[in-house]
Amino acid sequence: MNILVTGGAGYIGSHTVRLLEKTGGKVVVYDNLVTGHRNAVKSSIFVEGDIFDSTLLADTIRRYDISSVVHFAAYSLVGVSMIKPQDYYHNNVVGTLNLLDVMLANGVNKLVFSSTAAVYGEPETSPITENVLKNPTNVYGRTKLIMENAMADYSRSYGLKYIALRYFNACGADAAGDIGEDHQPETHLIPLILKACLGKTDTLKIFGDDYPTKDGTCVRDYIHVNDLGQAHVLALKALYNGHESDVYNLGNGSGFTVKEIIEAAEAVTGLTAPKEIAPRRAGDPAVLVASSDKIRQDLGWQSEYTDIKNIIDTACHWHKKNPDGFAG
Ligand SMILES: O=c1ccn([C@@H]2O[C@H](COP(=O)(O)OP(=O)(O)O[C@H]3O[C@H](CO)[C@H](O)[C@H](O)[C@H]3O)[C@@H](O)[C@H]2O)c(=O)[nH]1
Repeated sequence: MNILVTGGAGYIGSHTVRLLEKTGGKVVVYDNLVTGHRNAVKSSIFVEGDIFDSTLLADTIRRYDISSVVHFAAYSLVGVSMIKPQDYYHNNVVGTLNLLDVMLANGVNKLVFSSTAAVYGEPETSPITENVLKNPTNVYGRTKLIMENAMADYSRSYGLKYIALRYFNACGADAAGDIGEDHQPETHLIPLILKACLGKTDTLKIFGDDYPTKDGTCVRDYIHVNDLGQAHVLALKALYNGHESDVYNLGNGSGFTVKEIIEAAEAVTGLTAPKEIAPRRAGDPAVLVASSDKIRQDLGWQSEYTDIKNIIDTACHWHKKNPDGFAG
């Protein structure tokens, strides 16, 4: 397996790269470092490049005899996608179509694709299974759903074999504590709570307490980043073994409100986060909880981290060891 990992210097990408390396495959990280970190890539071959650079992409595929791609490179912030839709359509749709063109022109037809729970919008059933109606409430989710549909069409017409993984809320960090979540600016809940507890940011804003949930705050399904990463390893192996194109949810199957996550993080740290109730954030669905039965049954995936405090503890370990993230 010679694997090209776009976005391999990012949060989920760098954790997955580490797990892919353990399989013995050759891993080539391709990242433009706009949001990724060079020092999140420890031992793989690294190519600084953009998914719009067809020449460099093609050269990299040929030079390293690449036979599959794991495609993380994308914008992924729900809130920002509502304010800057052009960036999201351009990067996530046009950029991915470009990558597919270069792959197919160079005989690479295996792809693991980062999709999202945001493709569902506000489903009526919970936990969410893959086959329910997809009606995204935000631009980010729409860009990913467009690409899922395009890949299904490419699969029928051009022999593309892909597995799309619909992530719920990725969190935590590798136990080694040398890679973790470091977004600039940070917008994700768990790192923001930890930063607030550790006095690295201002007051934490709870976006809305009038949702139809048990305490009025949004419910999400939090999954450890290494459990997500392991699903990519399994998906890739399945494609090499002739698995047909498919789509899988990835979550733990338990929902936690924003307030419950804050309480759990405060218990883990023994500290209190300064917090206040703020207006709802545009594009946020009230409840997103996954059924991951399909990937368990088809690919034998299982999550190692099921306790939310354990998950938060791994994130806390990273934040304490690296108070300034990768810049430190
Ligand atoms: O300062 C904050 C930040 C977040 N939240 C709330 O905490 C929850 C989690 O928010 P995140 O920004 O951490 O994560 P999202 O659920 O918005 O998004 C995550 O899950 C999505 C799928 O639902 C996408 O995959 C996306 O890329 C990924 O970051 C949401 O209810 C949000 O409103 C706050 O209250 N305050």
